[in-house]
Amino acid sequence: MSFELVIAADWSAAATPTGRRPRKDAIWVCADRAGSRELRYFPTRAAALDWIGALLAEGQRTLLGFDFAMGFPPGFAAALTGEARALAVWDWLAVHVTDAADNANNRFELAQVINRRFPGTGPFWGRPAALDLPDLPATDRARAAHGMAERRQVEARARNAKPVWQLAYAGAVGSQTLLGMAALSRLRRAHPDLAVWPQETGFARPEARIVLAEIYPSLFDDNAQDHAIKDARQVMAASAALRAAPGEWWTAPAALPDAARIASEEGWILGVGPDGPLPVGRAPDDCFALPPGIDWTPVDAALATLREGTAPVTGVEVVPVERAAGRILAADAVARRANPPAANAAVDGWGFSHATLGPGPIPVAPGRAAAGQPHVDPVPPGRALRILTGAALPPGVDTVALQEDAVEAAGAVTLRAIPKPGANTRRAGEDLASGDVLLRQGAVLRPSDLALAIAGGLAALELRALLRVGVLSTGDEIVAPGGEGIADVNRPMLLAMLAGWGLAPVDLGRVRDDPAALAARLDAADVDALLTSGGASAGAEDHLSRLMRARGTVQHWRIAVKPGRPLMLGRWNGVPLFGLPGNPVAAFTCAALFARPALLRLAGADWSDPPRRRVPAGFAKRKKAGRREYLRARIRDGRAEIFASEGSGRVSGLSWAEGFVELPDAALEIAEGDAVDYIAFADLGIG
Ligand SMILES: Nc1nc2c(c(=O)[nH]1)N[C@H]1C(S)=C(S)[C@@H](COP(=O)(O)OP(=O)(O)OC[C@H]3O[C@@H](n4cnc5c(N)ncnc54)[C@H](O)[C@@H]3O)O[C@H]1N2
Ligand code: MOO
Repeated sequence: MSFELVIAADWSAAATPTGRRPRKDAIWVCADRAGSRELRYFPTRAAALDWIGALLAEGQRTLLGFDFAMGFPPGFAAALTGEARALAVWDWLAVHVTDAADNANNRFELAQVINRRFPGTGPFWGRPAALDLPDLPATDRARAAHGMAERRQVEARARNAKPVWQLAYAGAVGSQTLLGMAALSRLRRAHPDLAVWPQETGFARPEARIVLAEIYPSLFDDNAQDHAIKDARQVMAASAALRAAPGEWWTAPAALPDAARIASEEGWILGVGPDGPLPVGRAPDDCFALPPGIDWTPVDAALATLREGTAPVTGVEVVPVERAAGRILAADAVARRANPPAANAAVDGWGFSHATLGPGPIPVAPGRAAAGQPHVDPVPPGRALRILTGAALPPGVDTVALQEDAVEAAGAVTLRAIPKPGANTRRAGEDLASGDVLLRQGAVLRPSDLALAIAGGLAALELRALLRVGVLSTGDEIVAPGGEGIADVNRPMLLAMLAGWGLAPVDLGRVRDDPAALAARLDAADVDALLTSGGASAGAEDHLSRLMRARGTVQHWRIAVKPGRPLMLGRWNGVPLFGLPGNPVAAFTCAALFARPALLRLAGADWSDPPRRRVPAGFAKRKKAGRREYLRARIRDGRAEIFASEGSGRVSGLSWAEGFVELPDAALEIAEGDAVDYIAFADLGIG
C-alpha cells in the first residue's frame, strides 16, 4: 500500500519564535496528498507539531520525514543510556530536553551535561560566545579524546552532511537533532500505529500506518519548485521525492555488512544506499488523465478523500416518528411488535372455520367483528360471523368469504363458491416480525419509512441532530438581491439546496474581500460545516484561498473538474469547509457533487453516489483530456440535450437544466446518438 499523505518537514532549533512572516531558517512543512500539496511555515516547533499531529489524526497512511539526524555514531547511545539503540536516546532526550511553546530551550546546557559523561573534551561543540558553559567547547578544534566517531555510516555517504556534534554555525544540525529527537520521542508515544524506519523496522518496506523517517532535502533538486525561500522549495521537492520513493529506498541499505546494528543504533537517511544517494523515482501518475505538469486533483481522488475523511459529527436525539421525515437514523430501527399484530380479515364478508362447514346455507352466529371492535366469543363450528376488513379473526374463524360472493337470507348465508382454507385473511406477523431490523442506521427517512417504523410499533426514533451548515458569500462586488451590482445569487441558492438535503442551513451573510473580516466571520460561525463562495481561485483578491492556506487546513485545492476547478476542500478551526468558486454555475455544481455527499455523511447518512443513466446524446462535442466535465442538461424525447453555453456565469442554464451530463476525465469525441452519462438533479436531492 502506498502513502496517501506524505509530509516533509524542515526542522529548526530557533530559540525564539521566528515571526509571523514566513522566512528562511525556520520550520517549513509540505504535506502532499495524492498530488495536491500544502506548504506551511511555522514560527515555533510547538505550532508545527500541532499541525503535524492533526494531520496524523486524519487516519491516512502517512510517510513523515524530518531533516535532522535520528541517530548518533556508534557507541553514543550505549554510553548515554546503557542501550545501543537510537530510540533509547530519543527517550532520554525527551526526559532531559526542555523546549517551551515559545521555542525557549536548554540545548546548549544539555549538550554540556552530555559532554561531561564522556572522557576528554566534547563530543558536542559550538557554544555561543555569550554562554558560560565550560564543558561545551566553542570550536571544533578545542575538542579532544572524547572517543566518538565523527560521522554515522550514512553521513559518510551523503554529500556535505555535517556531523551531529556541531550545535551552531552554518549548516549545523546538532541542535535540531537534540530538540528533534525529544519531540519525536513524544510523537511516537502518542501514535501507537507509528513505526520508525529503520530503527524499528530494519531495512524493509514498512507496513505501519504512519512511517517516520529521516530525510536529507539536499539530495533532491529543488529548482523546479516555485518559491522564493529555499527551505520552502526543499520541503516541496522532498515531499515530491518521498511520494515517488522507489522500493529500494527502504531496502537497499540491508546490503551493508552491519545492517541490523546500523538500523537500530545509528539510523539512516531515506534515499541513501550502501554506495551513496539512490536514484529518485518518477512521480506516480495520480492524474492519469491530466496533461503533464498539471497537478489538479482528479474528481475521484477528491471524492475518495471526502468519503474516507468524513464521519458523522452530530449528536443523537429521540424524535417522534411523525416528525422524522427527511431526517437521518442514528441507530437501526427494530420492530417492537409484529405486523399485523393479530390475524385479521382482508375483506368485508363472512368468517367461519373452514373445516367445520356443512353442506348448504351456513347459519349466522350473533354479533359481528370489525376493526377495533373485536368479537371475543368463539364462533361455534359450522357457523358464519359477519366480519369487516381489518377485524381481528375471532376464535373459531380461519377463513373469510367475500361479501359479494354471499347471499344472506333467513338467518343463514349461502356462498356462491366455498373459498380455500385461510382465504381473505392476513396472518399475524406476515409483514413484519417483532425484532426485525426495519431501517438501517444512516438511512435518510422517506415517508414510506415512517410508515414502516410505525407499523413495527415504534413511536419515536433515534435520529442524528441536524447538521448546521453555514453559508457565506465573499466579494466586494456582491450586493443583496434587488440591489445595484452583482446580486448575491449563490447564498440563497445554496441555503435552499441545504434545506432540500434535510440539513440546517445557517445564513452567515456576505463578507467583503478583506482577510481579517473573512477570518473573523469564519471564526464566529457556530456551525458543523461551512460553504463559502467566491475568492477560491488564485487572484490577488482571492482571499479565501489565501486565508485557508495560511490559517486553515487545505486537503485539496484545484480539482480537475469543469466547472469548478478552483474548488477548495479543507478545514477551518477543524470544521470542514467547502470553498466553492464564485461563478454561480460552478458553486451549484460543486455543492451538488462534492459538498452534498460529504455533508450528508457528516450529518450521519451513508455515503451515496448519484445514479447515472446512459442516454443517447442529443448533441455533438469534442472534449480535451484533463478535467471531468458536467454540462447542464435535460432529457427530451429520450435524448440528453445540453444548454447552449458552458459559461459558468450563465445562471439561465441552471434554471433551464434538470440534470448534468457527465463527461469522463479523458479526451472524448461525442457524436449525436452516442451514449452519455446523465445525473438527474432529483437524484442529487435538488427538486
Ligand atoms: N488565474 C486564475 N483565474 C481563475 C481561475 C484560475 O484557476 N486561475 N479559475 C477560474 C474559474 S474556473 C472560476 S470558476 C472562477 C472562480 O473564482 P473565485 O472562486 O475566486 O470567484 P470570484 O473571483 O470571487 O468570483 C468569480 C465570479 O463569480 C461572481 N460571484 C462571486 N460570488 C458570487 C455570488 N455570491 N453570487 C453571484 N455571483 C458571484 C463574481 O462576481 C465573479 O464574476 O475563477 C476563474 N479565474
Ligand atoms: O471551473 Mo470555472 O467553474 O469554469 O468556471
